[in-house]
Amino acid sequence: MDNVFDYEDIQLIPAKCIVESRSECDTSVTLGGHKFKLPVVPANMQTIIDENLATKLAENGYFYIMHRFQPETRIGFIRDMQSRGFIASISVGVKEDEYAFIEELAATHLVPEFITIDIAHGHSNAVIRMIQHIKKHLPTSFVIAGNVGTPEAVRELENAGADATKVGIGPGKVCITKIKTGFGTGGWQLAALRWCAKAATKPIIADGGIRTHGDIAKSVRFGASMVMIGSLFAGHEESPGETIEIDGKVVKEYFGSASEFQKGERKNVEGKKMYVEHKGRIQDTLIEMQQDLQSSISYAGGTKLEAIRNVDYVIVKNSIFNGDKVY
Ligand SMILES: NC(=O)C1=CN([C@@H]2O[C@H](COP(=O)(O)OP(=O)(O)OC[C@H]3O[C@@H](n4cnc5c(N)ncnc54)[C@H](OP(=O)(O)O)[C@@H]3O)[C@@H](O)[C@H]2O)C=CC1
Ligand SMILES: Nc1nc2c(ncn2[C@@H]2O[C@H](COP(=O)(O)O)[C@@H](O)[C@H]2O)c(=O)[nH]1
Repeated sequence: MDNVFDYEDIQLIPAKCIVESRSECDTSVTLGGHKFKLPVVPANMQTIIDENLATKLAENGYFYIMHRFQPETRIGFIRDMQSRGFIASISVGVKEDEYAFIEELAATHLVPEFITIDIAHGHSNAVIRMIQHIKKHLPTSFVIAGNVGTPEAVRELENAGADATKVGIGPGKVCITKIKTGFGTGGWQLAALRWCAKAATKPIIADGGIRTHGDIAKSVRFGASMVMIGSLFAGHEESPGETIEIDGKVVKEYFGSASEFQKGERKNVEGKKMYVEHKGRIQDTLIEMQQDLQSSISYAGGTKLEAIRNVDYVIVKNSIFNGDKVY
């Protein structure tokens, strides 16, 4: 790896505008044969998404991935979503029970449109075996596999049958993997995305480290088809995390999927909990994200997301915020 950089080190270079209004710019994306309003998906974490929010997102044309931490609810969830004409998009792990779960889905002809294999170290035989198991029993489900951080991993998971890979080991806001293990893409997630995207022949989902809406455009520039976001979606009215008051301020909890709060025990903990300011309705954030991305497309000199992929960029090491706070 030669050029190592992260989101805050990059500025995209504007090209001549070809629209009269930013509203002409189209932020939609197609994944797995389905069209979504934004190339953005809330993280499949217990304090970020639940059944209610998943339904709301699906109803309004956004992609969602339900988390895997209440495994017994998944069959009812798939039935419910599909009976309402929505896509069913669920997560699985790689432990023994998950094999039986996939077989049960196949036996009952319950076929989720999207299945995400969600483990910390996705470049593993455990994930390869699970991809093959899903493809054997549910060949029409679109399989997203991760997380990974190298081109070798992307190639191996794609070769095993994954329809998309998810890139990001340790850049998350509530992640402590980088501190506890010394490994990951934390601090160079954007460069890792570019490295992986060069090897990929199928879509990549960039996962973790998004701190501003501009980072979505940067992810698209460096090869992401979709961006998974936790912290920016935490703290909304609809977010499942607990709401409390600290020093007169209303805040909501956001904890890592590998934190003791998720696991219920202090074993192999690689995540922490934080409180984020209450942010109001998620729909307002999604609209603002869309407007900002429309603006990004206009600066890229196009009318569609693809225009962003071709823009030039500069590396401005640690200086784009001029010492300012992000917001
Ligand atoms: N994107 C990221 O950077 C990270 C995300 N996470 C999130 O935390 C959650 C829990 O992840 P995870 O612990 O994988 O899930 P699980 O607890 O379901 O573990 C999955 C399986 O993989 C094994 N495993 C986990 N980590 C490793 C490793 N480093 N090397 C070898 N085997 C391993 C586990 O065994 P055993 O526990 O006995 O080792 C278990 O058998 C997920 O939602 C994941 O997305 C966690 C860390 C990093
Ligand atoms: N290392 C850990 N990573 C985690 C954990 N729980 C979730 N995650 C990852 O973070 C992103 C969200 O990142 P954000 O910067 O947008 O907040 C999420 O999608 C997971 O990949 C964890 O406990 N440890």
